[in-house]
Amino acid sequence: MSAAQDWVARRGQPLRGSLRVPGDKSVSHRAVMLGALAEGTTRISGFLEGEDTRATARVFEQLGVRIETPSASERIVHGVGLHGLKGNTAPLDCGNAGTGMRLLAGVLAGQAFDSVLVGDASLSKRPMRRVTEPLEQMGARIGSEAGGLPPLRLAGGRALHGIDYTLPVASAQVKSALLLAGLYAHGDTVVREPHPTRDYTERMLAAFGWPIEFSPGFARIEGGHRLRATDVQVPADFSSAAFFLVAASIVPGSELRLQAVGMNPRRTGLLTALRAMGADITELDRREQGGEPVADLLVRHAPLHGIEVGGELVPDMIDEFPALFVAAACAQGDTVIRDAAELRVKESDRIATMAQGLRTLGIAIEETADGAVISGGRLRGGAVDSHGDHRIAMSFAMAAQRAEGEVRIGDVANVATSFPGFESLARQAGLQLDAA
Ligand SMILES: O=C(O)C1=C[C@@H](OP(=O)(O)O)[C@@H](O)[C@H](O)C1
Ligand SMILES: C=C(OP(=O)(O)O)C(=O)O
Repeated sequence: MSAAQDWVARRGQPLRGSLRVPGDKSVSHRAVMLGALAEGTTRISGFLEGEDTRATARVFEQLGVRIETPSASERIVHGVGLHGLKGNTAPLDCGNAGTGMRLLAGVLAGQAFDSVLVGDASLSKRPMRRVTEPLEQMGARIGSEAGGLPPLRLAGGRALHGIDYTLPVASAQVKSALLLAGLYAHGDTVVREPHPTRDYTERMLAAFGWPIEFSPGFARIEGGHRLRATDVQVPADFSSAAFFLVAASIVPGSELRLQAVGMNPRRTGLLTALRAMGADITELDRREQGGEPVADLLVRHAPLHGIEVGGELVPDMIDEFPALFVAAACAQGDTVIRDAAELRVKESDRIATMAQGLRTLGIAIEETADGAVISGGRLRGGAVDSHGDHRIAMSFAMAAQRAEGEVRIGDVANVATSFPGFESLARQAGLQLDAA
């Protein structure tokens, strides 16, 4: 956990050198979950030592799963099999993690015991009906607070059955919750998506030996099989690399190499967007690691210009919009973002928090219901609030590298949820960033 609650950031050096960001958050959550439900022992390497993924591991320990930590970023999960979890009447704390809570809802809907999922103040405001409603259609019984908010109270001993469900919004978390409940369901569970989203759950289920049929925007599984333990190599998180891709693009003189970044096409939308803006990013040494494409990314400073972003690209860069807002603020002309209303229900309302902070720094930005119009310009110093949202805090640390004054960034402790060690890696790359 980062000790600093606030940062002071200002123009530093050009970003230079070569660095590796921590393991992928989405893959780490899923590796613990499937490892726990598998028969046998799963070794995870490159595990994200973030608060979100550690919370997921702690929940499974509470449910009777033994998890060893032989060294930092390694876990050995002693799987208990699909029906081996033990109920625990204490609340299961998912911390700040929407992914943790929504996927766990799918797993716990199919258990013989009751459970209660809780989260921190931010997670307690995030919508859960998107998972509870389809899970109830499958036969689950789930209580929630008014408005479908956490805590979630899941009744045990329910007989689940498969459904054929078309997601109203593109969400890998909802898709994954239904597929995980589908492991326990009678018959087929089919999930259809309006736009394809990250397919780690599907790929990992296949790697753990569960028969599954999937293609972009579609997945079908049948209940009643077994998961067999397998080792998981977690790639470096593209979403963490994203901050450095933007910072090196906007700071003159930068040339930075990011090592072994996960390049799943459902995650790399920001690369497409930045290149369309004129960014100079080269993929080197593309290879496979643990069944996922990875590459080193070499990014050099380049002048950026505004673009339009919407449609299919949105889910492919859903967590990278705060970083894109910063690139847009430093670009020539307007950047128009649409079809991104989902940003309003993340750890904060990311359209509002980025608009508020960028305005403070002197940027003209117009908010729309599902996006924003950002006019590139000169950034000045000022005090911005990240509203406890890790990605907002890191995005403003990058923006500060182009600001004409000091940027004070409030409420940054949650950076440790997804990016432990961010401060020291950022300083190593050349950023000026201090605890306030
Ligand atoms: O499935 C996942 O691991 C994730 C899916 C996305 O959320 P949604 O499913 O709500 O779009 C993303 O924002 C989140 O950081 C991780
Ligand atoms: C939205 C995010 O995560 P989660 O939904 O798991 O809290 C994120 O990491 O940006």
